[in-house]
Amino acid sequence: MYLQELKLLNFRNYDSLNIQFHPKLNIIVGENAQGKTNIIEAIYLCSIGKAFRTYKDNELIKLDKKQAYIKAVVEKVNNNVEIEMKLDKEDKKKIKVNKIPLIKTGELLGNFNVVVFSPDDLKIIKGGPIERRKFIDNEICQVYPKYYYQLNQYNRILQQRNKLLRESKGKRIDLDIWNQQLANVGSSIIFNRIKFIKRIGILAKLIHRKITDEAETLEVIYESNIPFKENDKINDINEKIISEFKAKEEEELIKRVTVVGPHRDDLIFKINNIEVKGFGSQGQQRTAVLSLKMSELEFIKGEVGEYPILLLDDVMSELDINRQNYLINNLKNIQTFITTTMIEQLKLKDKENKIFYIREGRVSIKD
Ligand SMILES: Nc1ncnc2c1ncn2[C@@H]1O[C@H](COP(=O)(O)OP(=O)(O)OP(=O)(O)O)[C@@H](O)[C@H]1O
Repeated sequence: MYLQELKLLNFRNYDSLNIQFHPKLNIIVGENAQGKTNIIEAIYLCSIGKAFRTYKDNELIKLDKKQAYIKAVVEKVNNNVEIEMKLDKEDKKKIKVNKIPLIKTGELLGNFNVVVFSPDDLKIIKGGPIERRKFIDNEICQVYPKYYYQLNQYNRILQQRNKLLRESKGKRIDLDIWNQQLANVGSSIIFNRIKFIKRIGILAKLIHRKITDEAETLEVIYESNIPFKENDKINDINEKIISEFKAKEEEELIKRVTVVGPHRDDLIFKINNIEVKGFGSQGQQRTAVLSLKMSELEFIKGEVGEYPILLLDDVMSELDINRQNYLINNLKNIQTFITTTMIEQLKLKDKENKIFYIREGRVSIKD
C-alpha cells in the first residue's frame, strides 16, 4: 500500500497543505521546529486514530483555530481508501472511511497500516514494562482490530475489580465473577501476544543477524506472570489465570490491587544471551529496535498481504553508515518517509524519491 495524498487544514503549525507523495521514498527536510514530525504525526493519526506524541486531540488543532481537518488517500492492491478526520476543540473527533462515518475510532484500524520508528522507540528497550506492553498492543491492534476491543474490555473490568479491592479495606470479598470475566478476556490477550511475539521474534532474529553480519543473535521473549506453556490454547491460559487468582488471593487483599493478568506482563530482549536493557551498548539497543521495526514490516506483510508504509522520524542521524545503508537498500518495495535536518548525510543512490523542504509549516518540493 502507499499514501498518495495528504491534505491538512489547521493541523499543528499548518494552515493548509495538500501534497502528493512518491510511491517509494519521501524525504522531509527542514530545520528544527518547522513541521516535519507534524506531517508524520498526521499520517500516523490516519492509520491508528491516535497521535503518537500526545493523547490530547486538541493539541493537534492549530493554536488559534477551533477545528482541524486531515485527509489521506491510500492506494492498496485491491482497493483505495480515503480517510478523513475532523478534529474539534469542543466536540469528539469524527472519522470517515470512503465517505462512510465511523461510529468508533477503533473501526479505523486495519484500513491503513504504518510502522513508525522514532528516537522515542528506544523506550521499548530502555523504558518500563508499560512501554513494551504498549508496543505489543499497538502492533497487534493494527492487524487484529478485534484485539483493540478486547483490551478496552479488559481495562474496564480491571478498573472495576481494582475498585472493589481498594474498597474492601483488606476484608475477604467474593471476586469469582470478576476473576472469571478478567480471565476470559485476559486469556485471549495473552494468547494473541504469545502468538505475535513468536512471529516477531523469529523475524527479528533473522533481520538482526543480517544487520550485524551474523555477529549477534537477538531473542525476544514474552514474560508472563501466568505460567504458560508454548502450545497452550486460550482455555489452558484461562484456567491458569483462575488458579493464579486463587494462589494470589491474600497478596491481592493486602495490596488492594489486581496482581494477576496480562497488565503485569513484560518483554525481554537478549543479544547473544545477555539482556539488552541492562547490559547492551547504546548501539546494540538502537539496532535491536531497528530489527524489531523491520520485523514489524514483514509481520504486517504476512498478515495483511501487503507492506505497510514506514515512517522514519529523526532516526537516520542516530544510525551508523552501515545501518543507514541497510535501511535505504532494503526498503525498495516499501513506501518510506524520512525526516531529517541534514539531507546531505543521506546516501541517496537513485532518483526514485521526492524531497519536501519544510519551513514554518510551508512546503516546497524537489522531484
Ligand atoms: N497546535 C499547534 N498549533 C500551532 N503550532 C504548533 C502546534 N503544535 C505544534 N506546533 C508547532 O509546530 C512546530 C514543531 O513541529 P515539528 O514537531 O513537526 O518540528 P520538526 O520540524 O519535526 O522539528 P525537529 O527537527 O526539532 O524534530 C513548533 O514550532 C511548534 O510550536
